[in-house]
Amino acid sequence: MRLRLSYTRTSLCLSSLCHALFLGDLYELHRHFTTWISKYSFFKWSWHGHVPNVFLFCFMFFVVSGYVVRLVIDAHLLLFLLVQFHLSIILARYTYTYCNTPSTHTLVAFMAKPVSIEVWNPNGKYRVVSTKPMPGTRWINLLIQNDCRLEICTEKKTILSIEDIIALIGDKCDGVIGQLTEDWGEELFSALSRAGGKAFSNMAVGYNNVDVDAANKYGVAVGNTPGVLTETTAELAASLSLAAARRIVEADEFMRAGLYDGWLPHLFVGNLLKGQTVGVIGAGRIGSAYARMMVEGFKMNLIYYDLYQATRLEKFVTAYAAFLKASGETPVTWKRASSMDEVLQEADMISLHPVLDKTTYHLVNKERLAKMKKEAILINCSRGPVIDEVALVEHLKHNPMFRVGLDVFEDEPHMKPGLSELKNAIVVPHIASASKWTREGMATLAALNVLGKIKRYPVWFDSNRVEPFLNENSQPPAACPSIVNAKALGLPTSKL
Ligand SMILES: NC(=O)C1=CN([C@@H]2O[C@H](COP(=O)(O)OP(=O)(O)OC[C@H]3O[C@@H](n4cnc5c(N)ncnc54)[C@H](O)[C@@H]3O)[C@@H](O)[C@H]2O)C=CC1
Ligand SMILES: O=C(O)C(=O)CO
Repeated sequence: MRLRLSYTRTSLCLSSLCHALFLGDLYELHRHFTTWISKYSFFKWSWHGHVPNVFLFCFMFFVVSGYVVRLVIDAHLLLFLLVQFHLSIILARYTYTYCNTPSTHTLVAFMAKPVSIEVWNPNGKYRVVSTKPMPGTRWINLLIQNDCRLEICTEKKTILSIEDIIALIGDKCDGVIGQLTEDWGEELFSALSRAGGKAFSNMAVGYNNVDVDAANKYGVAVGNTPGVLTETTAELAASLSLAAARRIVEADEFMRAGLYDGWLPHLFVGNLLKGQTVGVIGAGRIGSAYARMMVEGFKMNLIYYDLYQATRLEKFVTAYAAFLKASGETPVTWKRASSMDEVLQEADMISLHPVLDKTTYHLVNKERLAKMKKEAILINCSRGPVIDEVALVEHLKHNPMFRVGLDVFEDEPHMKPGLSELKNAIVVPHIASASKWTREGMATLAALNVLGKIKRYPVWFDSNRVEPFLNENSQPPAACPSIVNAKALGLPTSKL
């Protein structure tokens, strides 16, 4: 009798725990755990954000069946439950990995926690989902004036999980506007495609969070938002450059701590930029804009490295040098480096602006840091993984005169251990594109990418010239501003 009671208690406890896991806050712990574990490629194939849902469903099922079996067997129940536990893991894995069927997805969507939304134009013909509220109202108006029912996720959670987004997509969805923090791959594109959607846009120019091959597989167009953030991002890179060169953050902390007791010849001595060399790695839209600011604003010489020649930038610096010479000033110079190492060795200040892909992952590593000048300044407003952050922390510790300005981090939103304690590092939370005009423009471009695809508009002929879409006083062109996989999908280009 006593034995039977203890079995009953055990199974009760397990089933309650299971329910709590499934329904309550412990579910969140599970989510964090699987997000963390899915970073490791070995687990990626099976341990996915959805697995805990399916797993918990199976677990509950087996625990409940355990009660039934207990009535019959009445012994070794604990052992039985343990076996069930293992079986449920296996079942969950195989259900998701090998039975990647609509019914599993329906189950996943059904079991995901509901996400809160705000609905605009409920009777619109096309259903468009935005995974976040975005700045401004123009993007909302453009969508609802074009017969879209717009659903904006208002969930108080900075980063949505894959199951949250699958739940948002639901059974019918024509297009999604997503964020750079979301992992847009096979699961999400297949869910969108099943819901009838063929349009997705990142609210960002960088799209390293998007698996474009997966989007191609499901025929989904992937939009991004180039051009509108070029100057804003370059300005933040320039701000970090100045802040690092002149030790502004350290000096501000010093003042606030009440430590200033009078002018001193050595107090917060930094670097003069004029006449020094600025190095740009990735001289595309933003890199070139930053280079122009530093050359024209501070009369720095330029050395850059890019896979392609930055002809317009070279012409600009040449013309500016001629102007300075004609005014009796020392002309600035420019050089296109034949290797990245040449930039690292020669420049006093280096700013990183490449895309993040396989070729730029850990572009700046321990060996390359060692090649830089001891008092150099390194700025990163591209993507965190372009720098090996662990190596950077070590380098900063051993080279107190070396300084960095970072807007992005390898494990965003986290910083590698030790970074936040270092005085020679300035860190800001991925705000390089955060000006009102830019963020509203990004929202507009992202919405127009999705709308344009839904309306079967052609793709704009030059994604570097998106100004016509941003003019608030006129109707935007009937085109998708920027679709990165237009060629792969064979989408027509606008002749406008
Ligand atoms: N921190 C922030 O808030 C922001 C970050 N970004 C990041 O900046 C990146 C660049 O944006 P844009 O200038 O608009 O793009 P872009 O495409 O105009 O410029 C990227 C440049 O990187 C070069 N590049 C690619 N691989 C390279 C390599 N292995 N070595 C050297 N150069 C290489 C390309 O040739 C190109 O010129 C985005 O992809 C995004 O990740 C963009 C906006 C805001
Ligand atoms: O557009 C991007 O790539 C961003 O990082 C936005 O800040």
